[in-house]
Amino acid sequence: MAGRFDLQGRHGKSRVRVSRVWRRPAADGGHLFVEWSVAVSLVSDCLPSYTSHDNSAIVATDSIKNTVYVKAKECTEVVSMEEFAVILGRHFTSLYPQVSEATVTIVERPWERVVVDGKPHSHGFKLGSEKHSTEVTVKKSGGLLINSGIQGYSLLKTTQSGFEGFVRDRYTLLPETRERIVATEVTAWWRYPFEHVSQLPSKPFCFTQRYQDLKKVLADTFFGPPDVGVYSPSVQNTLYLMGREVLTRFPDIASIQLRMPNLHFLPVNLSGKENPGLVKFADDVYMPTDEPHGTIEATLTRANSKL
Ligand SMILES: O=c1[nH]c(=O)c2[nH]c(=O)[nH]c2[nH]1
Repeated sequence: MAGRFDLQGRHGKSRVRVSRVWRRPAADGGHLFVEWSVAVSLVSDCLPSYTSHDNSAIVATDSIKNTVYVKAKECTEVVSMEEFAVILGRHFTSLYPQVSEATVTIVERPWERVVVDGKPHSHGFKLGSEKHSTEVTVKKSGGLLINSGIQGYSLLKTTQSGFEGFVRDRYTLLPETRERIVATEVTAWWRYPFEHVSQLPSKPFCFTQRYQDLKKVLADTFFGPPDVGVYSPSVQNTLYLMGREVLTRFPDIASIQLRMPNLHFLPVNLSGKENPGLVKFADDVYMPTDEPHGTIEATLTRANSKL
C-alpha cells in the first residue's frame, strides 16, 4: 500500500533488438543466426520511486537492456528463444532481491537459410514470413510459465472449402457455396508443461524443433493430402481440427489458442446497362480483400488439464 492507494507497478525495456551468430564450420551445417526483439518486464519492489524521489531500488531499464546483450554474449552454445528468455528471467529474479517476477517476451525475425543450387548455404539467409514468439514468466521461487506462439502464418487454398446451412433471415445476402477460396493468417499460442525451472529439459527436447513440428501439423491439417486436399465446411471446423490435431500429436501441450481471420476472396461479377455480363464469375476471377474480414477464434484445452 502506498498511502491511500493500492499501487502495483512494473518496469522494463521493450524492443531490445539483438542478433547472435553461432559460427559452426560448414561441415557441421554452417553458421546459425537469429534476430530477436526482446521485451523484459519486472515486478520489482521499488514503490518509493513512484511515491517519492527515492530511486534507490530501481534497476534502470538501461541496465536491463545491457543485460540482454551480456547474456547473448554469454550464450556460446546455441539456445532457443525460450531458453534465452528463461536465462534472462532467472538472472533478474535471482540477482536482485527486490525483483519477484520477470516476464520476458521475444519475437523472432524469421531469417531462413537460403538454398543455392539445391544446397543449404553455410552463411546465407533470407527473410521468411511467419514469426515465432514466446512469453516466459519466471518467479523468484523458480515458478515458470512458458507460452509460445506463431503469428502471420498465411495459408490459402483455392478449393475444398464451402459454407452452407448458416442462419438465413432478412439480413442474409451471402449465397451458400461448396466452392470457394479460403484464406487466413493464423495466430496460435500454446503452453508448455514446465511449471518450475527444475523441470526444464536439458535436451533433446528442443523448443525450436517443436515450433517447426507444430507449424507443420497446423498446415498439414489445413491443407489435407497434396493431391485431393480435405473439404472445409467452415473456418470454425478447420480451426477446431487444427487445434485438435496439435493436442493429439503433442501430449505435453495442455492448451492451444487459435485465431484465424477469414480473409475473403469475393467473386467478381461485372455488369452494366451497356455491357451486361461483362465479367461473369465462374470460380476464376476474385477480388481479394481483408477489410472487412471474418474473425474466428477458439481455445482448445485438454479435458483433464489442470488449467
Ligand atoms: O467459414 C466461415 N465461417 C463463418 O462464420 C462465416 N461467415 C461468413 O459470412 N462466411 C463464413 N465462413
